[in-house]
Amino acid sequence: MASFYVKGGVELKGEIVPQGAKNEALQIISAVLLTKDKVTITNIPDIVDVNLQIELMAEIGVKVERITRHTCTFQADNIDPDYLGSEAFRKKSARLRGSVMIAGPMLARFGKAYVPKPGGDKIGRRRLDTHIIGFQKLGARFNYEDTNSLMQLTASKLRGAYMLLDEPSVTGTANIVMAAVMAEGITTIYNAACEPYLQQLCNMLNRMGAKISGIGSNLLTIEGVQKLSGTDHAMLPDMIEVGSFIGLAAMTQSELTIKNVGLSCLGIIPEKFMQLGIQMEFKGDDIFIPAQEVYQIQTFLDGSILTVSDHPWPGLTPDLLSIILVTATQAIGSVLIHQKMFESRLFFVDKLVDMGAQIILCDPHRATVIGIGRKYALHGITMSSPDIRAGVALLIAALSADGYSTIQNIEQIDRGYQYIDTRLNNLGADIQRIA
Ligand SMILES: CC(=O)N[C@H]1[C@@H](OP(=O)(O)OP(=O)(O)OC[C@H]2O[C@@H](n3ccc(=O)[nH]c3=O)[C@H](O)[C@@H]2O)O[C@H](CO)[C@@H](O)[C@@H]1O
Ligand SMILES: C=C(OP(=O)(O)O)C(=O)O
Repeated sequence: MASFYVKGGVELKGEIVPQGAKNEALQIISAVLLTKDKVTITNIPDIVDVNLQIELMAEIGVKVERITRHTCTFQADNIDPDYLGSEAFRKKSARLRGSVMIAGPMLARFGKAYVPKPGGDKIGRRRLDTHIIGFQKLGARFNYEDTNSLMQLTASKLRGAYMLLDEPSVTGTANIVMAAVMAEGITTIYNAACEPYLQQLCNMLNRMGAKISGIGSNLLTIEGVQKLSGTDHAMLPDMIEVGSFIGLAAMTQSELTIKNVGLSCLGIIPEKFMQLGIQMEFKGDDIFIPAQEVYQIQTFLDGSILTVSDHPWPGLTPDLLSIILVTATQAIGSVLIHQKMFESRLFFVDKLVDMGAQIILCDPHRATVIGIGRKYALHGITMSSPDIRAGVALLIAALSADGYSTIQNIEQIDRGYQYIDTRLNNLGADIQRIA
């Protein structure tokens, strides 16, 4: 297990460019399985989860050419569908969530798919019902092999259907869309997830020859086509990284410019940080955050305590709540953080409490942060990173704290943040990676 040894209380300064989006990359790389033609993908983040997804592609038989760490070509012209039933596929799939999105394209193209239990953050129950019910609505048969926890799907032909999703699952919608693009007839998906990464996926599929309309809404209509061809695709900037850097700037009282943020695709994210009192200026596609000694959490119009909660897009992504929570610890004022989607994502607050933060964990879904400005600084401790976002929240806390901190299990952070120590050290941080 590797660690970060972090010197706190250092002011950062400069410009930082967000990586390509992790959660978009996992969808887009899965979609290369839908065509025999070459697909070129750029702005790929060089992070553990995405690299594992690329390795999975190669193992299934996709010809992968890694032109640079951020540009890759894929050609799925000689695929082994049975590889998905293998022990090797099962093991690697269990290391990331994105592996679940291999099923939709495999079902579309080869009429069979195995869905092993995917990995990803251990942040509560993460059911796959939406995926499986969607595939069944398209005509797939489902079988669960208890002995190796493998879900098996087969279909001699997929047929378009109307479906009202139980919940707007992000990976579920991506999976069903990819299964439906070559189904016979029309598929209508209501209550679809519609975040920018899904829009990117649908636009990419349309460039490959799919006929998807309603992109950006929660009602997608897909007219099945016979085949798809190759395309080029560039990933958006990672909106969770953008949010993380806003929180980092505020917590460390640093002046930072976040370059090329893809402002039009950030939705409500900047506004949520502004509600914490963080100032920012939008300069073209950059966000400039001035060094701010104090920031004051707003109240609602009636004077009541602010609540920040997650919601499917265009609401606030749950992936930023840990960052917003840590950022609030150094603000003036109080905020209730309500993590509605995941039940085990707030448990990392005990580490912040150990560092001196004033937080009441009300229940597994809610925490009240009492920001007392910088009256008492956080102090460095040794802690372990439970998941990607909590890991970065702890890193931000450590960077703003008095003294030194050790963050263990940084493999979690590496799953989602590219060269984070090097990039932050370039801004003046003092983070040592200890293997
Ligand atoms: C690889 C990837 O893209 N991962 C993201 C994806 O995961 P993923 O696609 O796995 O997440 P889902 O959208 O399926 O759902 C997340 C959780 O929220 C619950 N839920 C979902 C929708 C809803 O309206 N109500 C509700 O309670 C689900 O039951 C589940 O427990 O989307 C999540 C929600 O944005 C993000 O945290 C993950 O980073
Ligand atoms: C929860 C996340 O990732 P995953 O779905 O890959 O576990 C995340 O990116 O915050």
